[in-house]
Amino acid sequence: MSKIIEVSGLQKSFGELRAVQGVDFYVEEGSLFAFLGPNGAGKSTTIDMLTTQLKPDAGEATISGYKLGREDDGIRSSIGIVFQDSLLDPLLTVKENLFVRGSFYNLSRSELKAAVARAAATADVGDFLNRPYGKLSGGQRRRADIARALIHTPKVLFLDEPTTGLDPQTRKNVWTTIRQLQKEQGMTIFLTTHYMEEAAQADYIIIMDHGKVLAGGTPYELKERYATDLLKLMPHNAEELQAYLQSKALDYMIVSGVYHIPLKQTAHALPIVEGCGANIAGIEIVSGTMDDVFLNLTGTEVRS
Ligand SMILES: Nc1ncnc2c1ncn2[C@@H]1O[C@H](COP(=O)(O)OP(=O)(O)OP(=O)(O)O)[C@@H](O)[C@H]1O
Repeated sequence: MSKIIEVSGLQKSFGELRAVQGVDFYVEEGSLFAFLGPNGAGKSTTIDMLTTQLKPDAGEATISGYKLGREDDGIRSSIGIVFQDSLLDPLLTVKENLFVRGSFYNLSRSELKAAVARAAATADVGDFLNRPYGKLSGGQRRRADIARALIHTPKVLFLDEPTTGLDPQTRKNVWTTIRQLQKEQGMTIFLTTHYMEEAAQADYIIIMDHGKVLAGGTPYELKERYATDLLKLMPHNAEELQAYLQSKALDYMIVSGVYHIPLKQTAHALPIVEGCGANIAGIEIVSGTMDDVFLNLTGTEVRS
């Protein structure tokens, strides 16, 4: 796969505050890439720079083959952006808003109509196309925002916290639309989110804090590196189990008679279980989660 975004040494300060302190990463074409970090980590500032809205102090980036700072028009033509705060007019209908947006792109009347119809179908806004944007529910607004960003069929779609503030069912629906854009249209999706269960579905995750990249990897790699699985054993004979664990120099905690043994890798449970043999009355393996990864790296719980 080719790299559709490449970023090196990107920096931005606001006065004394070093919001982004030399960030390096790349995004593979067609992937779903998630940016995670606590509030104020520098995620939006990074997105604002990559989408040409904010000038970096230093560093370089190439997006869809265009150099940031030198070929910004090219970048703008190949990206779509869904902002945290909508840009649509609350008094206009969704359709009118899409036509207004589409008129920025020098399209003929028939091309414009086709572009609006395609974006509306992709973002699934057909049911409320003729309703004023200001009268829509939170989830419908998000879909309309996504439709707006799709009018010029971008190669990369940036979404800054696309599902924040939505109820769980609506979040799921919006998320499904985002996944379809990636899977069915091959669009590269670059998003920030505070929801771990969403990040866990990304192809690649970067975790950022205090303007720096703390870690990057697939959800599986991050969990292997920064979260521990837990083997829970209920013995028939506690003394025997304790003696066995001590003989193997294994750490454990006893919680209500159940032995909790942290595992670096899930597979490490196998020899322990085998070694305990018939002494096992009950067994459970609890996998490390993205929440554990986030907590271990940033020292804070993610904001929900
Ligand atoms: N225009 C600005 N002027 C001054 N400070 C700013 C500006 N934009 C961002 N900051 C500061 O830069 C830091 C990084 O902010 P940024 O919005 O990039 O974080 P974030 O990771 O997107 O946070 P959130 O999850 O809350 O959106 C914060 O301390 C923020 O207050």
